[in-house]
Amino acid sequence: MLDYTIFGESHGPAVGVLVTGAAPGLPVDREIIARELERRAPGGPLATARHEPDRLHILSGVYQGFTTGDPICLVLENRDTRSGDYEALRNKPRPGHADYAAWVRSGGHNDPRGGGPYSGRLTAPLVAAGAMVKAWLKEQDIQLTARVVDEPALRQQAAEAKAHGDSVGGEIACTVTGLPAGLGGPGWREAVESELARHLFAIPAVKALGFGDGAALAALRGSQANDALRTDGTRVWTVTNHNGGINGGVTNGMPLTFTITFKPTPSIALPQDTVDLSRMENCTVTVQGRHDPCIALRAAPIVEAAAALALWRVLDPRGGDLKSLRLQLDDVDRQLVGLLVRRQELSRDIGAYKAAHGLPVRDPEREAQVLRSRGDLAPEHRAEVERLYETLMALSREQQS
Ligand SMILES: Cc1cc2nc3c(=O)[nH]c(=O)nc-3n(C[C@H](O)[C@H](O)[C@H](O)COP(=O)(O)O)c2cc1C
Ligand SMILES: C=C(O[C@@H]1CC(C(=O)O)=C[C@@H](OP(=O)(O)O)[C@H]1O)C(=O)O
Repeated sequence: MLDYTIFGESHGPAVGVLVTGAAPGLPVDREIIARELERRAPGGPLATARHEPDRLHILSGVYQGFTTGDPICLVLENRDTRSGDYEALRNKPRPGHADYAAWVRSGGHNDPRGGGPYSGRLTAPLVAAGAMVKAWLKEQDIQLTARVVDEPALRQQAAEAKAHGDSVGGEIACTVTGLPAGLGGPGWREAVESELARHLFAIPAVKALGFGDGAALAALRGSQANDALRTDGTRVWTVTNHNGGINGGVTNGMPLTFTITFKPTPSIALPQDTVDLSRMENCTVTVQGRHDPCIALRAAPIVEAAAALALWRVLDPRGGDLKSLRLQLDDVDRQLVGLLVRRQELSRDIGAYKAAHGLPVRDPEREAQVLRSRGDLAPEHRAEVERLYETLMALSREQQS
């Protein structure tokens, strides 16, 4: 199964990701990855002023544009670090950031520069790996689209907060289309919601996640929250999608939807209470340096990347993409069988007409015309289409005689 490990620190020489378990022969397009890195990169007045070139180094696992099946190592250098900004924060953990938790976890041996491995900088390699996987999903017609919820209003709030040395949170809504129904399972290891949550909660500053109508479902009645089912005789769908395309941990064929909440950026320019860990005394801290006044405004490509990696694991490329393809084939066959039944019914009616008017069952001229015209519908598959229609017409004659 696909797995990945993100490594590096914000002010170390580089950050990167090691992706294992990808099947051989999958395309890796540098331009696609570069575009996604550019989408994630900070820019404009409402983002950190740190600018990294984010030139992708592919150290292993890719040969002549395709995966080899061996571990894929993607690396991005850190060039624009200003570690001096963090001198004043030595021993003074920033409220809301991971400084104190990291200090405890490492017994005081954490790298505090720029938040070390807890920095949003680590989302750059996440996006690089995610871009690669998104392209593989797209080949299966699975598309992920994330957007900032109410972006114009959020931009205004972020600008106002920044002017006061403060920050704001925000939400990202994500929709995934093209997932076949039937993926996942009821247990915690296989539930699609569980898998997505593990990846999405690892994005720094994510504090809430809701599928479908999410937290708003608490205020609805069953009659409002249930998604009524419908069919046209072959396909099944739901009229609404309050459940976000998942029931019982299993995809139901509707778009998978979720909303994810980012908290306000912890590093703000206002004085805040903290503790001087070297003296074990209460004190205040005012954070200087370059910070995002609103993380959510930058988060859409990050959310897409994490969700893509999670979903590729659900599809499980080595055996699992066979499962996904088979589920799609099952769907096509359901439609084919429905159409065959309909065709036989029509042919039975034609048979009744022929009998009533003394016409022969076999009409060679009509059969030749059917073969020709059906072949014309897909000239590149003419031979297959003709073979199929020989059989269909034989079945039809059997029915009429
Ligand atoms: C894209 C991105 C950019 C971020 N930028 C900043 C930042 O400029 N300043 C900051 O203090 N935190 C920033 N963060 C948030 C911290 O990395 C995060 O709050 C911290 O690691 C603590 O983790 P937690 O909030 O998940 O508990 C950013 C996060 C992301 C995803
Ligand atoms: C580097 C990025 O964002 C950084 C995320 C971040 C944090 O604490 O998460 C703090 C800031 O780091 P620094 O103080 O080194 O400038 C941001 O600039 C990035 O998104 O590429």
